[in-house]
Amino acid sequence: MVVLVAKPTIEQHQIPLIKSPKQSTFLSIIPIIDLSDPVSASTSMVKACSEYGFFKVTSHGIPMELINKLEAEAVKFFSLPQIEKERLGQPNPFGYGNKKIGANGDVGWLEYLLLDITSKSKNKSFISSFLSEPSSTSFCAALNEYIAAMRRLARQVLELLADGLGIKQRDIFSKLVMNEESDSVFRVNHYPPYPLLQGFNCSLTGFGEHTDPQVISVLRSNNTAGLQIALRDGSWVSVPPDQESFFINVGDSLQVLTNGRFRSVKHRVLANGMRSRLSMIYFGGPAPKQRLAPLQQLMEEGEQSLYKEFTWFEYKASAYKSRLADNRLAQFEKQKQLVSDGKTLINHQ
Ligand SMILES: C=C1C[C@]23C[C@@]1(O)CC[C@H]2[C@@]12CC[C@H](O)[C@@](C)(C(=O)O1)[C@H]2[C@@H]3C(=O)O
Ligand SMILES: O=C(O)CCC(=O)C(=O)O
Ligand SMILES: [Fe+2]
Repeated sequence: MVVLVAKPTIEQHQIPLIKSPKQSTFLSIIPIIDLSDPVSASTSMVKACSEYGFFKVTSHGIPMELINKLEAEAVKFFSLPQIEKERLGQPNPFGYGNKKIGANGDVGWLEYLLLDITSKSKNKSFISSFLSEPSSTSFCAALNEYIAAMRRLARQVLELLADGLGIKQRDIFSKLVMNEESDSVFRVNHYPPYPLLQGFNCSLTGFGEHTDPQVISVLRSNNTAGLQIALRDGSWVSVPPDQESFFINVGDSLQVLTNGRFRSVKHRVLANGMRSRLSMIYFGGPAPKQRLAPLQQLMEEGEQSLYKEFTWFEYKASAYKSRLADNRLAQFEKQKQLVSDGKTLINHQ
């Protein structure tokens, strides 16, 4: 007899539930990198990217005033009546979205704004229609200032990573996201509280498990917990929130550029039972025509690329057809060669 076990969901929206045993206070394993000491920062960052693909940065020099200004504008936006937010239309993928993530059936307990921040982008319809309204001038100003700061922080982190890897050309990674054609995205997520599951050992999915496709993501949230990262053994670790710091995720593209030395971190968000979570994330992506392949400077003698050649345009087109939890890099991986006594036995390509 075949027994089909359906994934538990909350009926109304089909949002999956996640088992979440109550966690007692624990010592966090999340690496903390202090940017005021660049030499030690570059070494510890490389270690963190290899082990977890994730770390927290402190002493980043971004004024709290700038962060708080954008957070306050975002809170104001999400507090608008639902009908007004929905008047902005369906996300395409940019714009205002509610519960639906992407176009392929993923759902979560959140609402969000997804913005195309590519300098050269022609697809700015949402930003221009909404953000050019006089009532949104202060939101738009806060966004521009904050995004500029995120670009600088991403550049600093990527240059330190090149230093830590011993690459002479410091801008080898950063130029990919600083280029005026770089395909970067900015996202503000609002996860309302979901009190109905309090006392049960499960939570409602806020943002389902996934890796970020770009090079690097810079995340900041308010003090509400919910973000978790997956370790190599598949176990999930909660990230203690810290509203004064930034969290860095290695994206799929950086995993490819480093031929797997850095790990694109799997992460997810659980809805909180008591409080709203607000997060703002800058995703630094390459230009569409950028070829993604392991850097020659990193390859050791005889080392083979783990990936077939592709451009960001090709990767993104395929990523946007996938579901959140899919392994998007799998179809770009080369089959492993089996070597015995120096002779290649199998080479599936
Ligand atoms: C289900 C999806 C949403 C997503 C596009 C995708 O088809 C697969 C990747 C998803 C993701 C995750 C990181 C970012 O939040 C995001 C903007 C991105 O670039 O890739 C989202 C996409 C989205 O929400 O449209
Ligand atoms: O909201 C968060 O804290 C993380 C969301 C996320 O991973 C994403 O938007 O890609
Ligand atoms: Fe993400």
